[in-house]
Amino acid sequence: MSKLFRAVIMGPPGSGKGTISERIAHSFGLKHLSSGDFVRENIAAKTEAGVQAKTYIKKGLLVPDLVMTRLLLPRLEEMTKYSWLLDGFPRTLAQAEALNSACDLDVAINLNIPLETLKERLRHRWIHPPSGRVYNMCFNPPRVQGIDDITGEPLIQQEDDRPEALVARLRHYKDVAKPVIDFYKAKGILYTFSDTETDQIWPNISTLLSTKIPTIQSDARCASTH
Ligand SMILES: Nc1ncnc2c1ncn2[C@@H]1O[C@H](COP(=O)(O)OP(=O)(O)OP(=O)(O)O)[C@@H](O)[C@H]1O
Ligand SMILES: Nc1nc2c(ncn2[C@@H]2O[C@H](COP(=O)(O)OP(=O)(O)O)[C@@H](O)[C@H]2O)c(=O)[nH]1
Repeated sequence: MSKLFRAVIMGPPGSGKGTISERIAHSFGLKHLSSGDFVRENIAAKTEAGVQAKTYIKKGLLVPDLVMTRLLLPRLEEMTKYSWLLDGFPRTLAQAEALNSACDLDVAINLNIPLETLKERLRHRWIHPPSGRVYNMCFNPPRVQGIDDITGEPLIQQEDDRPEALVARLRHYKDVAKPVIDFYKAKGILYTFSDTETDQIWPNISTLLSTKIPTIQSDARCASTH
């Protein structure tokens, strides 16, 4: 059976997971799977998991592990033919263990960004909720201020991106992410990138993935000819 590339990207809110995932998907032709997008799709489609998830999100809480894995793992099963990068999942050790039972990962990317940088970025983050598109008024502004480039619809700022909510979110992130980071470290697949700028981190991630992905895809080509 051909070997496909499987990676996860982790980091606190505002660390650049979405931004870097888009670059990886674009440069390496992987599918970018965002847990936040899956949650929003399920809420819009009013699936059972979506209805449950909504009650937590409305309160600004994480979706419980069982609801989250029920929502996400079937989507991964639809992706067995593709190489993918998963963004926003796992966030807890229970999620990491559930993912580990479903598939073998090649790489776990961990973004380590200083707190002051995160606060500054999220202060300027604007999103288009229906699509999940993300802007930053300094780093990647929309063409027209406050308006989504593609649909022309208004952009919003999320309540929990405000500085007061952020400190608590970051503290919570650290507590739940630590065991996940240790889990991937023990497996020997953890790669941590530390900097204040995505543009500084990106070449290092790109170099790492160039060493991993061609090998895997050429194995896949060999396998598929037999
Ligand atoms: N792996 C997960 N476990 C639990 N809840 C999740 C998970 N992924 C997404 N969610 C829920 O969906 C919401 C939206 O997720 P999304 O990743 O888009 O945004 P976010 O929490 O603002 O993340 P970030 O600020 O890191 O981009 C989250 O706030 C959370 O309630
Ligand atoms: N100033 C600045 N903003 C960035 C940089 N990288 C990403 N951003 C912005 O910071 C915010 C958070 O990035 P995002 O990719 O949404 O992070 P995520 O929460 O980890 O998915 C967004 O508004 C991005 O446009 C960077 O290097 N510098």
